[in-house]
Amino acid sequence: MRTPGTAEARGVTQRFGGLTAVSDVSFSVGAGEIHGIIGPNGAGKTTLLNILSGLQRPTQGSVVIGGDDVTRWPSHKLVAKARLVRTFQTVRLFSSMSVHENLMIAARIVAGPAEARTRVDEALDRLDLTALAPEPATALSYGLQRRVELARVMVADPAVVLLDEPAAGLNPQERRELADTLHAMRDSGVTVVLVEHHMDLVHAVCQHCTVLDFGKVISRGTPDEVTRDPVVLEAYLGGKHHRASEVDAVIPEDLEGTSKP
Ligand SMILES: Nc1ncnc2c1ncn2[C@@H]1O[C@H](COP(=O)(O)OP(=O)(O)OP(=O)(O)O)[C@@H](O)[C@H]1O
Repeated sequence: MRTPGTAEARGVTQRFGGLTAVSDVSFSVGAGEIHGIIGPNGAGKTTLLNILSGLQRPTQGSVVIGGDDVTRWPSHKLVAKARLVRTFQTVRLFSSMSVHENLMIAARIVAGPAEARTRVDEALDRLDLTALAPEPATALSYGLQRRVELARVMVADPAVVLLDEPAAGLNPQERRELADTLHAMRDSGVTVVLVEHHMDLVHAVCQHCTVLDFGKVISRGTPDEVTRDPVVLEAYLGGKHHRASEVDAVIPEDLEGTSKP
């Protein structure tokens, strides 16, 4: 049955030689929900997004978007037919183009010239970028470039958006603005799968989370539930294998100092 905007991983496994980066991961995101994928460095989050967005074929398991099994669909078909769009950990804007041109390139993939212009103008307006439309995109501050990326996502009129660490490099004020933008996306019916280390953002926007460690699902629930789960705390705080530097980025303030070694 077709169910627009839903996103599901069913028993997804990804092996790279002897390494199992993602191990039998299943989760399901309802239409118009923001679902967090969290976990320590190397847990398999980006690999999972690569599989969901058609960049990587899983060794086992399937991906179902809007009720369609899209496991073998190439990325361009996912964009055109499932209306699934993603961003990457690093900002990927065309450096020789203006903000407006960057958005037009994305809009023209899915719309004719007139409709593309309308969509670009709407996205610029929604993200408060209209005044910056003629500016060279990569001359903007990092936070604004991230916002241009989100505008570029919106011009595709997506049903499902996959975001890989959109708050990386943003200051607290910019993260609050990002939370507002994600709320607006959700309110317009867009489904979001959010890979993120910044737990303030996860707490602000996600209804549910799936927590990965060493490729496996170790916890699921609301942001409050998973950050209180002893198994999750052990994965972040007790692990000898994870970098100490990531602990500050991920542990919410109310847990800081409780059991940090
Ligand atoms: N193409 C690849 N070939 C071999 N190993 C890979 C490949 N891609 C990822 N890995 C390994 O798979 C594991 C999961 O990596 P992945 O990037 O998905 O983790 P992550 O949770 O996104 O980490 P981070 O939070 O640091 O971005 C890591 O051990 C990584 O080294």
